[in-house]
Amino acid sequence: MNTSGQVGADVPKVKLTKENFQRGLRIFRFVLPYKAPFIAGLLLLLFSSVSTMVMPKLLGYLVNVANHQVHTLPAYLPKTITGIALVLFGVVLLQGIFSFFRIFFFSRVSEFTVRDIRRTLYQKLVTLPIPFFEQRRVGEITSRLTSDVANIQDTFTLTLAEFMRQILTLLAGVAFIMWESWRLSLFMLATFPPLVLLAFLFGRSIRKLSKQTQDELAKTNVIVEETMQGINSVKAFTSEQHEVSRYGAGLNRTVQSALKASVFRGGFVSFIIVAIFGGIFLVLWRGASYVELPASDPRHLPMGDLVSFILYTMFIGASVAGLGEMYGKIQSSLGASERILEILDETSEPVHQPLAADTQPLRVHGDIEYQNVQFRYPTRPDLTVLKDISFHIEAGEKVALVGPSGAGKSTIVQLLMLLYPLSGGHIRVDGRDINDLDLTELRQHIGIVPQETLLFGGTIRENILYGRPGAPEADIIDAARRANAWQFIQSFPEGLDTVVGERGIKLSGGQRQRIAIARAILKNPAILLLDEATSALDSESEKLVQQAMDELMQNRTSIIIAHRLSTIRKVDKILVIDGGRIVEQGSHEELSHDDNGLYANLLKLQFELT
Ligand SMILES: Nc1ncnc2c1ncn2[C@@H]1O[C@H](COP(=O)(O)OP(=O)(O)OP(=O)(O)O)[C@@H](O)[C@H]1O
Repeated sequence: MNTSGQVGADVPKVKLTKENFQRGLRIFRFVLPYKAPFIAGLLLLLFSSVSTMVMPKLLGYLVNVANHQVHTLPAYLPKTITGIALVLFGVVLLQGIFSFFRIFFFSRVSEFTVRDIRRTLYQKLVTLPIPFFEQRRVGEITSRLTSDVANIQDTFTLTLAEFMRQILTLLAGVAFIMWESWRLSLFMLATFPPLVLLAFLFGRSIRKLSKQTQDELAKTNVIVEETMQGINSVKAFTSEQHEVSRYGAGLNRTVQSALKASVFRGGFVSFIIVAIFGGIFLVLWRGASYVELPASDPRHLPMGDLVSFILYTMFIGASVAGLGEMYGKIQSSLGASERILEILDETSEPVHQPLAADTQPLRVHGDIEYQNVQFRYPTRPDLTVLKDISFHIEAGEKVALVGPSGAGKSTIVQLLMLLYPLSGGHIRVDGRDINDLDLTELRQHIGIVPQETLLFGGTIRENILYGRPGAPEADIIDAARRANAWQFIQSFPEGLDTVVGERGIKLSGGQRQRIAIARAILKNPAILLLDEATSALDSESEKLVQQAMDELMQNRTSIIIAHRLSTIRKVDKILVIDGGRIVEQGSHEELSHDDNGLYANLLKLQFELT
């Protein structure tokens, strides 16, 4: 392994035990739909192995014919040099054809299988509950989809088949040489075990060192990933040099470890060369002495037989070496497939359950009730974020949540969409516990405008359509108009087809919010969750956003996480949250007159700030 960062650099190898193997083989179910080409590939592999194994024997006959030992040839073969050469050529041609179709079939199987695994895995990923994502890094999850899948790509078709082929070659090779000369075979096989043992020990140290190199490389990649994600902070803190030296140090460690591994690799290569040639010379030396004996001696070996013996020996050696490498590959693929299966075995959220034929689609009016809701984040079980939250919002009412930062406002709102399971209490929508509702249907009736709008890379049209895929053009334009977004969209030469996001133009915070509002208007949900941006917009933009929000909130139950006074005045009720509890509630008028109240103080503070 070098430092080029090969696929699957972070895949642990697992021991090849029967259980591991059986577990890993579960991934084979993805190959099943393609069993016909898979079996065709296997058969072709068998044919090409057979044709390979025939070649040394034919070469041996060629030499025997040249040495006038025609009697050693079976009756069905031509007895001339040209005749045998033609047969050899035919075999090579067949071998070429077999190999072409073998690769053709196996590639189909492996490409389709990998596509299916990736699709299934992705489908699984997007339906997993939020805590799953909070416990893992994005890079780790994407590497499941990319490197782990790539790692098993060839294994479950080519490598596994090749593994079987090598074993076949090994067995057939030994059988052939035994038949050729059992004396020489026993001599040859006696030299084998010590070589294999040495190669095995060598290989193990190399693998350990390569693993170290991979680990070091993975660590340096983390540095790059983090820096790129937070490039704004890197620049703001002028820590470019610091990051460069951190990365440089990581690279140096990688190089050190790679160089150490390369010494072993070099040693291994020279060992193999010496061992292989040494072994062959040894067998040649012994074999030549048998060839030298007079034909009457039972130990006599025809020249051609010695040639095919040596060739078979080479085949055997190559397959033993190949087996070691493939063993390692299969091990790491088992590791990769285990990690993929781990994700596939996770429990999805119960989304997208098809409705039973006789059930009516869920209708939501928007009556919301929280009763003694308690909550701890699954990733921070020791911190009770919501201690006891109870309130009731009638359909169509507008309620604002206010309170200091970290009080639990966003958490309250997120729980309505069942992004996390409750730790206690109940949430009811239209009098029904949300746990009893179909999750997809429930979420379809809730619209959100988050604090920070994330636009997907694509056109403005696609981004608005996210609210209701397939909506007609007129509805998109209407939603954009009502969200006060139409004006700026029209000002772009490409209008709705303007590409935004990472590779497109960058919209301002206010513009992005208005797109999010248009999205929500298009969705037309019964319940609306608004998380006001904390970052201030300029007053013109602020006015446009506010108007759009007012338009959006009409005739819907709305919960607003409010950061500004202007929003708060218009709502029906204000809930003041502090430390995971509702500490005050009432209208703006009522609460602002309680001088000792938290709300009045927050108001004062904001007034002073502005
Ligand atoms: N995904 C999460 N995992 C673990 N803890 C979280 C998570 N999100 C929020 N918290 C914690 O829960 C508490 C409440 O956070 P929440 O975001 O609900 O507050 P908030 O009132 O909305 O604050 P702000 O006004 O600053 O957005 C905080 O202590 C926060 O650290």
